[in-house]
Amino acid sequence: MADSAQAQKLVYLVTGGCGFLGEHVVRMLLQREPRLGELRVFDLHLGPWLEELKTGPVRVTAIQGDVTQAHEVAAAVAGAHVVIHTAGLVDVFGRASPKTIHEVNVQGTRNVIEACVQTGTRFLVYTSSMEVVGPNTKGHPFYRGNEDTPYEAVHRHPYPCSKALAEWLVLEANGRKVCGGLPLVTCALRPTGIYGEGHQIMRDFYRQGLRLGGRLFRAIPASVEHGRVYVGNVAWMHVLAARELERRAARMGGQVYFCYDGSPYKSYEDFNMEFLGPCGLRLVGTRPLVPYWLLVFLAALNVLLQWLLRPLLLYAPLLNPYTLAMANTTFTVSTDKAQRHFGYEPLFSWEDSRTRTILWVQATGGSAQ
Ligand SMILES: NC(=O)c1ccc[n+]([C@@H]2O[C@H](COP(=O)([O-])OP(=O)(O)OC[C@H]3O[C@@H](n4cnc5c(N)ncnc54)[C@H](O)[C@@H]3O)[C@@H](O)[C@H]2O)c1
Ligand SMILES: CC(C)[C@@H](O)CC[C@@H](C)[C@H]1CC[C@H]2[C@@H]3[C@H](O)C=C4C[C@@H](O)CC[C@]4(C)[C@H]3CC[C@]12C
Repeated sequence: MADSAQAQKLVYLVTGGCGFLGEHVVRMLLQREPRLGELRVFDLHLGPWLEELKTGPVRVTAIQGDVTQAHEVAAAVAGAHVVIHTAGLVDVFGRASPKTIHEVNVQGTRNVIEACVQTGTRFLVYTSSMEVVGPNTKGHPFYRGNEDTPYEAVHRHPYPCSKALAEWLVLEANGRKVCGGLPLVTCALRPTGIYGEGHQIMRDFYRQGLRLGGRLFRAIPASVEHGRVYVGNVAWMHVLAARELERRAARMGGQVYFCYDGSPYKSYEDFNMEFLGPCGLRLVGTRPLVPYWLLVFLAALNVLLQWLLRPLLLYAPLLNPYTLAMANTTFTVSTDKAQRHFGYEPLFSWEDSRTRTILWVQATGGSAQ
């Protein structure tokens, strides 16, 4: 992708480009990647908002496709200079089968890698996850750790298992020769819990609070810190990593980077209240109102109900043994590796991230969109 006298116009492909993170990556590329000539947005479900992007100077190509279909991926990748692979099945609520999660997250990633090799695309940024590390099945806390912090990353749940394997595939592919003989350069970005405009779980909590008369009830101790990062900063890190991957290939190739910004360390529920409080909700209780053993019982009951009801309907509440364990296990990062390796600095301050998220929650008003 070496710059020529006339700045070369590049072709980027964003898989999952219509998702929560993907849409922010698409918009960030259009705003902040001057070398962009064509932006291909590949997704199983294309958003209607894509049409509004087609009036600008950059050619925006919407591609409806499935990452589990190798030929569809190869067709989308062919001719691209950079692939940002965010497409994934983000399911910790039992909505999809373990097989489907694996097919999308692992086989889909294999298909992206092989498409890069076969068609000669040299730069691949993968959206991994904090869950590749933890929390592990033993509930070990990860307190303000970094990419080099020792931690026993053992998982049983299909989602973290799929993300860990997909990340390994991406990093393992770094250095493979692509069509044309040059090496593939890959890196993986590990967001912690992403929040911001379009975060459906935040919207679900808001709607739940509205249903409960403006109240949410504390279920998790305030002392349990959960890492969160603003979606705009995650998108910016993807754009910057994709830009710097060529120039800093020796340093960045095969590396993982936690996504981080100035968002405060708080419990999952207290952090959500930074946005839901200004929207009129109140978190009842300074400590959990329900004993932990009862939460464990209710989580297990939800699994039973999900299984019993599956022939009739999809029952997938937020509370299950996995989400309870996650919410109850400290997992926060403190790192500057992305800054040291490719000059990343958060684009949005905590105050700006908070304001943007509050405005979004207020605008959606708990509505469906
Ligand atoms: N949301 C978070 O807190 C978080 C944190 C860390 C990492 N991540 C990762 O970020 C990525 C995006 O997550 P998100 O929160 O935006 O989820 P999302 O569900 O909003 O977006 C995922 C996108 O991928 C698309 N997709 C799913 N299956 C596909 C398939 N078979 N073919 C093509 N497209 C497909 C979906 O249609 C969707 O647009 C995922 O890889 C996820 O693991 C998310
Ligand atoms: C019902 C209560 C116990 C409530 O507090 C449960 C909260 C629970 C739904 C969330 C707690 C932690 C969240 C996860 C975390 O932010 C990181 C994630 C990694 C990312 O790759 C996908 C999303 C998620 C798994 C995220 C999902 C919601 C929580 C489990």
